[in-house]
Amino acid sequence: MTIETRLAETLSAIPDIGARAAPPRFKDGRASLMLDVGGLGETGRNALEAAIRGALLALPEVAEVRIFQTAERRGRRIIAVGSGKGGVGKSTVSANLALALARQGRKVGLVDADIYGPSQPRLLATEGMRPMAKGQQLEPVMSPHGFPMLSMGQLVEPGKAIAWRGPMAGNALGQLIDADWGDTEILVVDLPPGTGDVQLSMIQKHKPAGAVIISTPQDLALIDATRAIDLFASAGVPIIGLVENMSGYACPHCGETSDPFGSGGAQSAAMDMRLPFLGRIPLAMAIREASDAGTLAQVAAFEGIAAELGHWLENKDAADV
Ligand SMILES: Nc1ncnc2c1ncn2[C@@H]1O[C@H](COP(=O)(O)OP(=O)(O)OP(=O)(O)O)[C@@H](O)[C@H]1O
Repeated sequence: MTIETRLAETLSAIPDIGARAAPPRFKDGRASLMLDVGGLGETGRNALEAAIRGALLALPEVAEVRIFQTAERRGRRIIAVGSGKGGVGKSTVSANLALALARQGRKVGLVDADIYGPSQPRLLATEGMRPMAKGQQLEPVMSPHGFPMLSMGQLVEPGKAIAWRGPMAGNALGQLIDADWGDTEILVVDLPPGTGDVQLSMIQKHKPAGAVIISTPQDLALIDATRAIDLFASAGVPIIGLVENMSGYACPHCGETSDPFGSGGAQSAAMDMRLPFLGRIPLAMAIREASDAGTLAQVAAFEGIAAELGHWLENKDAADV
């Protein structure tokens, strides 16, 4: 058993610790960990910290314990999914990414902020499910995929389009993001396509921890993706990386792979811009059919991108310690 495992086991035996402590790190006799003290008073914080310190110092390898209390910093993290233009598969990727993160064991929720065409209720098979209000707060709807979601589409009468203006859209999004998400750690936010004022004010107001940009391999889509990257950069939001969607088409009949939109364009654009490339997703009939049916197609590519995103989050956690 590694020392890290023993540290984690020792921690888990402490009463009231719940999920408050991140897995400790260990180096040169020093154990360090982040402790979420949100909701605890000073006495509770001190008691918990003393209990952790005592338990870890009882291990012979541990000479020093560093505890970082993180009530403010380790809040829920927003991962924004954006694209320079519509129709590149931003909603499809958001939904599948949320599912893959949930399968990694992360507590994830999804917000559909796409005011122009909210498609998550269909993708996540929650059409017709209206969120309830608990006091001033909305209660997210539980999707059959095992994670909660809320959509702009659920704030209006079904079938009724609404011409959202900037401030209205901003308020509506605020209601979705500030809903009662419980212990959700990661909120994947499917942003409206494009790079206008609505998107900018959403980003500025809700400060995502990072952004994932979706593009198809075409030059024009890539130029639009660059605009989306600039938009996030102007708001100080780090780009987690670029995803190339609809990359290569495997014919279900003859098996031959072709590239209707070209291929590899987003990867080389990412390299040019010194941005991480998170992966490519093939143009696949199964993905479109599963999206229409609300079943989500778990193609391996989504798992790979979620794993990259998981690493990014872990590195960010480590950097915050
Ligand atoms: N990799 C893929 N393979 C096959 N079909 C796909 C793929 N990605 C997306 N699609 C299909 O393309 C269409 C557009 O996708 P989606 O709605 O996710 O795009 P979007 O960027 O969110 O668009 P909008 O901005 O208009 O909401 C959908 O019918 C979806 O099922």
